[in-house]
Order: sequence, then structure tokens, then C-alpha cells
Amino acid sequence: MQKFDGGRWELHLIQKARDFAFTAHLGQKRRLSDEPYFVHAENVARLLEESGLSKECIAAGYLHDVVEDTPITMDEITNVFGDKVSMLVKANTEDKSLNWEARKLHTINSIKTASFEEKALITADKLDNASSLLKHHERLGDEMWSSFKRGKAQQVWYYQQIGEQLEKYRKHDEPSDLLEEFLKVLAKLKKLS
Ligand SMILES: Nc1nc2c(ncn2[C@@H]2O[C@H](COP(=O)(O)OP(=O)(O)O)[C@@H](OP(=O)(O)OP(=O)(O)O)[C@H]2O)c(=O)[nH]1
Repeated sequence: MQKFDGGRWELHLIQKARDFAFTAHLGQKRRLSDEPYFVHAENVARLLEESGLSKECIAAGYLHDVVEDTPITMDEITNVFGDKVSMLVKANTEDKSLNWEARKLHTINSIKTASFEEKALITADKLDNASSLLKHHERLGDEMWSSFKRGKAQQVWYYQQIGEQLEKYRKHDEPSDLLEEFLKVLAKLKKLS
């Protein structure tokens, strides 16, 4: 984080988001390993940082799952981190009262009108999740898919749809490094199926 030398506020926002997410996810584990859930939030924030995204987007990377997966509310995120971070988190938060198909279709369809930063957050999130699937498939094989609400075909369909929409709606002047990385992982994921 040292490379953010634009003032103490930048360090402060990102550090505050990191601490907040660490505490919110405390005790939660990822499904395919014993890793703390926070590791995923940290990976997403790191991908965004390496891609040169704004401090608000990096902060949202840390916070992207706290409303979906912990008792923290959107209002709390707005109060603590402000409107920009809050809108980015909201764009990446599913409505858990809906079924799997409705939630995933909503995310797929949201890409059409998403801002560049919203798309970057979705891409970093799905890149880390898809990389996790590839990594753990080596160890667990197809048994891995039973950890999720839908099996291999639907999971691969979901990532494929996300990739297609991200490609379709990328504006010509938007950086493509994260998307290219995601598409590489997606190609490997499809070979598993
Ligand atoms: N690949 C992978 N995913 C894991 C792991 N542990 C938890 N997950 C989460 O599982 C979610 C997908 O699980 P599903 O059973 O298909 O669906 P659901 O939780 O959304 O209902 C992903 O959420 P998502 O909504 O697609 O993304 P996110 O925004 O929650 O990160 C991902 O974050 C893991 O070890 N590996």
C-alpha cells in the first residue's frame, strides 16, 4: 500500500476498509479450504490495486462481500466509507432473498450498464473465485462442485456468461488486463467440464 503517496486519507480509507472487512469476516472460512474468508477479500483488493484502480474501488474490493455474507448493512457501509465505496459494494451485492438463478442472472445483466469500476470489481471477484476453483479441482476433483448450490454445468455457465458480458460491454478505452486474466482462467475452467 506504500505506493499510495497522495496523502494520509488514501492510506486511511484502504486501511480502514481492510480492518473493517477483516473483523466482519472473522470466523468465516472459504468453502474449498480452511482459509479465512478474508483471504478472498484481500485477493480481490490486491488485484484491483495491481490494476491501478482508485482507492475507493480497492476499499470496495475489501468490502464487497460484507453486506452479502455478514450482518453489516449497506447503510453502515455508506456511513463509514461514503457514497462512492457504498455504490461499488452495492453493485457487487446479491439479494440473498432471491433464488440462485435470479441472483446470478441479475449479476450477468447488471454488466450492461455498469461503470468501469463496477465491472473491474466484478472481474476481480470472479477471477479470484474461478482461480480458486481451478486450484482446488486439482486436489478435490469433481467432488469440489458439491460445495456449491449448483453443480459444474451451471457454475461454468455462470462464469461463461459473466466473461461474455464483460467482453461485450468493455469500452475500447477501458483497460483489459483483469478481463484478459479472467478469460484465461475461464478457458481452463471450461476444459474441466
Ligand atoms: N470459488 C470459490 N468460491 C467460494 C469459496 N468459498 C466461498 N465461495 C463463494 O461461493 C459463491 C458461489 O456459491 P454458490 O453456492 O454457487 O452460490 P451462492 O453462495 O451465491 O448462493 C461465490 O459467491 P459469488 O456471489 O459468486 O461471489 P462473491 O461476490 O460472493 O465472492 C463465492 O464467493 C471457495 O473456496 N471457492
